[in-house]
Amino acid sequence: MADKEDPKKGKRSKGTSKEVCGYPLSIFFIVVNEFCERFSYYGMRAVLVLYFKYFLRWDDDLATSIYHTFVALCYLTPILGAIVADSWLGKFKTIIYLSIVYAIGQVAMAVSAIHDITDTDRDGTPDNMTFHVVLSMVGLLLIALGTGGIKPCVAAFGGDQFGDHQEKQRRTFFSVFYLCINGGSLLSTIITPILRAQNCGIYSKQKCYSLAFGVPAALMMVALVVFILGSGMYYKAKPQGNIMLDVCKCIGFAIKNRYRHRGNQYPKRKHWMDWAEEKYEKLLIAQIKMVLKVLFLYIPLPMFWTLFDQKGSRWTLQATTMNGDFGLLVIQPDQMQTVNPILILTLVPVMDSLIYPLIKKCGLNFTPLKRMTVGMILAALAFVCAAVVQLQIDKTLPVFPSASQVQLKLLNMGNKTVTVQLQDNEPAILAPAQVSDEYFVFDTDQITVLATAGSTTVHRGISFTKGKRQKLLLPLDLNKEWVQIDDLNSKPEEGNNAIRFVNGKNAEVNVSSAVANFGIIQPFHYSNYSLIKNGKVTFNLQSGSESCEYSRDFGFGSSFTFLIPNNLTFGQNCQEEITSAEDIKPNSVHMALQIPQYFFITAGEVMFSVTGLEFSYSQAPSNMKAVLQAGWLFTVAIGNFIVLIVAELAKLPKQWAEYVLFASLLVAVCIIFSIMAYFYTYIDPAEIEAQFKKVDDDDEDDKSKQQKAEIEMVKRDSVSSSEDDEKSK
Ligand SMILES: N[C@@H](Cc1ccc(O)cc1)C(=O)NCC(=O)O
Repeated sequence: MADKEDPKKGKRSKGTSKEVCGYPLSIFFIVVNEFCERFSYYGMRAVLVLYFKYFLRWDDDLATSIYHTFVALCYLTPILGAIVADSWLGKFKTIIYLSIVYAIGQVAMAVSAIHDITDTDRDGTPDNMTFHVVLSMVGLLLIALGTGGIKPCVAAFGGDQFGDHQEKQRRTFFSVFYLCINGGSLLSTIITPILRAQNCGIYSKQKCYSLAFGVPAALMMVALVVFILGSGMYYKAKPQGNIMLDVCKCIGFAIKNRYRHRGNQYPKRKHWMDWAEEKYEKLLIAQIKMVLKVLFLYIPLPMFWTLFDQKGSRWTLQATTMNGDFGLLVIQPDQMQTVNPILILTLVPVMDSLIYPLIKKCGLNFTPLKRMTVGMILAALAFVCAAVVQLQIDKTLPVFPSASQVQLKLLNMGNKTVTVQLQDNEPAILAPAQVSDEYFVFDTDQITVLATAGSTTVHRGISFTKGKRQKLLLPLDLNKEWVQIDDLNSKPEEGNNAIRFVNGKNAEVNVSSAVANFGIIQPFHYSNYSLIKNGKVTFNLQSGSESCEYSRDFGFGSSFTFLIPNNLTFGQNCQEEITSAEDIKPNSVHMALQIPQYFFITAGEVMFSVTGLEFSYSQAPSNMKAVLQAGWLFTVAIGNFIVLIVAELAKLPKQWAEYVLFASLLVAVCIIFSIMAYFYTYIDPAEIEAQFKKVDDDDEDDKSKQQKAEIEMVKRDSVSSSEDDEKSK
């Protein structure tokens, strides 16, 4: 396919693409491609950790580190894609080839999640886990190569479709491009978790990860087909040889040459890159200067991503300690993240059509670098909001025992009132089937207990484990064994509720529900904890031929111990008879309080990221557009590494303090960035390149004129000498 280049200097045609409202039609295919690709990427990512945990059966730590390694890899591979595109294959072919790699990776993931492939004993679990692990790791590597590789090319390829006179349209294109990213990711993060929750399988039905990965794989194929369909309309800039190698060699030569001529006797040059002039073209040197100027400006940028990418980790963890009941809708902690793309979809049009024009009308020159600075400040503000919310949450969180403390609750399983004196505390009076309201706190692990029920008094010294919350179950007959059980020492994860039953009856009781099965509980024993989601749950209690029901509404993040009393009558329902001990209170701070922090971080993202994407394109020389896009994405990868380093080094005991630390770091970096931005002069790479080309052309013209003159002279000389010869003859 031939590249279409306008012979008129500086202006470029848009291939054979028709224009619609001043926009090349070809960009329609590019934005649809981006929509499908981001659907594919975010849809797969949304269920990845759960796939590691529940399908591959990895523990939390392994699942989390492989997940973050994968994400980091996705932002490191853009460099590879950009080099291949700018110096070898061109953006068009690079996008096609890497999209194929990407789609193969997605298919590999979908196949790796089919449990039936290795489920030889048909019990619903894979029998050859190595097969599934290897295939999914190969799949993820291919996806990281594909998604990262095409990422800088697609944005730059879209920018290429606009002529130099269409700067305004190109800016709008980058906004629409960002909208498509978020439209695709919003839809997929809603849809793939629903697909995952379905049951599917040939021999046995299991959670349908293969469908949750299969749909993103299909969308990636659609993305590829759509991109190919636009093929005849694209403007395809030619790759210009191994430009990266030339750049490295040129920089290396400039440094060496500068070092060789370091004495005072050598006149200074305007820029250190000018020391390459002896060997390299002025055009290449000018292009390298443009790139270095922008890359230098990128140095502080990773700090923005450090804060931004904590939405998915710290903020989701924060949401697990909050109440997600929105009345008609109950939001799970990880679903709060969808607030980001939803806000993007509203904020980008508002900014583009209202805020920016309004600022312009006020006579303010809101340059791209100023927008990015404001974006950083907004992100810092978001973290201040997160810190304030955290302080509210901390007030409601239970105080768990320190390493040297013991916390103890008493539970009376008998049918008489018991008076219990723990160490020197005031005596606690427990009616039958009653649990003490609060935990008693001790700084020792040896506690003396004096218990009296009726005429029986028992005095015991009991050892407890320091650093733990425990319950002491007082039996029907105080002279019998006193059971000690461990309570939870932390909030249940992901906003779940941890529930267990203690059987105070003389007979076995079977406790079951639609969401959890507690099994048969022996007399005066207890069940394990079961994690259940928020909402109403009805428990069925059965002992012999008798049964009854007990219903309870659960919020988020609570822990309860339910006591089946000794004298339970098993009427129609046991609603009034079951005793409950609220060991950990449900989350009371509402998730809606996270909306301001999401608003600020997303407004910051629109100002910083959408602008930065366009800035990286507009300030890059024509042959290094994709390379600068990759440089931009590289700042995201560095930002992610900083999260790990700062969190590890700072190790602040309070989460709110960590949020404030990150906000302060970003403000400090923002000040440095604004100083750097102040000294940055915007350039028009096409204009600069055209000037150099003109100088070269003029040189060429001069050279060819000179050559022609010389040839003429030689001709004339030879003619005159032959005339002389003739004459002399
Ligand atoms: N706003 C993000 C996309 C996003 C979507 C859903 C989430 O849960 C988190 C983030 C964005 O636009 N990122 C840029 C990109 O190229 O992906």
